[in-house]
Amino acid sequence: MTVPRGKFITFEGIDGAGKSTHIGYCADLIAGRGIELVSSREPGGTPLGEKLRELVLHEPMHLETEALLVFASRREHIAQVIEPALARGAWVISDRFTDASFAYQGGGRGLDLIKIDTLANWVHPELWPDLTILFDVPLEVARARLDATRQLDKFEQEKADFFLAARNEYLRRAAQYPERFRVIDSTQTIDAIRLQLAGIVGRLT
Ligand SMILES: Nc1ncnc2c1ncn2[C@@H]1O[C@H](COP(=O)(O)OP(=O)(O)O)[C@@H](O)[C@H]1O
Ligand SMILES: Cc1cn([C@H]2C[C@H](O)[C@@H](COP(=O)(O)OP(=O)(O)O)O2)c(=O)[nH]c1=O
Repeated sequence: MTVPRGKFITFEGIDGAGKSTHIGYCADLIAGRGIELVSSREPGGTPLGEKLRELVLHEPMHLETEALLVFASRREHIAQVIEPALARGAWVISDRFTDASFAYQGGGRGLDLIKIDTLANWVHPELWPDLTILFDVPLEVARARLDATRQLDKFEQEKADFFLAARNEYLRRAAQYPERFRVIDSTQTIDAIRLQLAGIVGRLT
């Protein structure tokens, strides 16, 4: 008997938008339905990917090196984690995927989007998320949330125009692929967002 393929769900948004706050909640919603769930992240998700994440988040490098490293991490993640899980019918949640490369390396750093498209078509010609949840907030809100909480990595220390461009690229992609994206107004309260997420994730079968 062939097992139905699992669903692939990605979470996106600029740093401080509130993504991490809601991933565990969505994971519980899915696992509560008795579905096997794999929760992962990018860059990272595999031992090699986590090493690449350290480099990408903390070492200064050429913007194309950065793009190549996030896709190298992704290649490993797809081969070792995402594809095997989906094939056995498990659902996969990933804290970021290729839309982040468009937003950060493309929008934020200004790397030609055609190059990112080329890498995406090379690394995962067939695989795209079934659902992408984009947490959207104005920059000032994201910045205030970040400053209140943590030690900032290389990206989080970027200036406002970097995040403005990243946010715009996320919103552009959401408009381009409306059947895949759900955009959450992340200025709402955590409870209001949860209610919305329960509807979105509950409808996915
Ligand atoms: N809807 C919200 N209202 C108020 N504070 C929030 C909301 N969502 C997240 N936060 C807070 O903002 C900070 C950053 O959230 P986090 O989920 O870590 O962001 P991200 O993963 O998108 O970078 C955390 O301290 C979190 O508690
Ligand atoms: C997946 C991916 C992430 N990134 C960046 C965006 C984030 O700033 C960073 C990962 O951080 P993030 O996932 O937000 O983790 P944390 O909440 O622990 O800070 O990597 C890229 O620049 N390109 C990519 O393709």
